[in-house]
Amino acid sequence: MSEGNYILILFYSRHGSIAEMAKHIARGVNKVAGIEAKIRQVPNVSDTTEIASPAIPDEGAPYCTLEELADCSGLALGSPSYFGSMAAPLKHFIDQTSTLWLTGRLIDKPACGFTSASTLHGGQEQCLHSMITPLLHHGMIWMGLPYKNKELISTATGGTPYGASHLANDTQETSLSDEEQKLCEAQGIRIAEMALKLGK
Ligand SMILES: Cc1cc2nc3c(=O)[nH]c(=O)nc-3n(C[C@H](O)[C@H](O)[C@H](O)COP(=O)(O)O)c2cc1C
Repeated sequence: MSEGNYILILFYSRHGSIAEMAKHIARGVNKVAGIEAKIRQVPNVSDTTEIASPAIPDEGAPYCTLEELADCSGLALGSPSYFGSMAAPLKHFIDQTSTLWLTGRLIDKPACGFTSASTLHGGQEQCLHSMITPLLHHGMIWMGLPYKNKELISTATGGTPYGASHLANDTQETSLSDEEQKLCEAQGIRIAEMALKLGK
């Protein structure tokens, strides 16, 4: 592990909930000495092939490059739950990572996921599981959230042992409950500490 270690917090967010979660995870990462958070998003995909996204997003984090993914010490992957799965723009980005798979660049690096959905049982856990599969193919080490985080027991909103989650209720509700904020932060701290232990 070298100077400039970072946890890549990589996400897609259409309405802002996942972007908000990313900030809380980053706060957790940045509480750990010796490593920092790098927040990146993926561009949207189009239902027509003619329209391409601008090289620089109109708002929010910069778009992620493959090099930024290759060089991370750990990965926190965030997506809204779309029909119980990760959103297409994030899957599209992952589907462009074959060169990293061929060279084993992500092997033994820690990874975790975070998600948001508008209904209480709207597929958050399934969505997190949809992230686990490709990251295991990459040889990454999946990290959930242990129940020592008491908010997992008390929450009436988001939070799962598979990763942080947010109950959005409707698309305008991007602000996180206290429990959701704490679990995002705990997840950031945990993956940062694990990345330092693994030294990747
Ligand atoms: C195509 C699509 C599919 C969705 N599917 C679900 C779903 O199955 N269950 C659910 O509770 N919410 C679903 N939602 C709502 C989003 O998961 C929710 O609004 C999420 O908080 C959006 O995150 P964002 O604010 O970061 O874009 C869906 C939204 C869209 C646009």
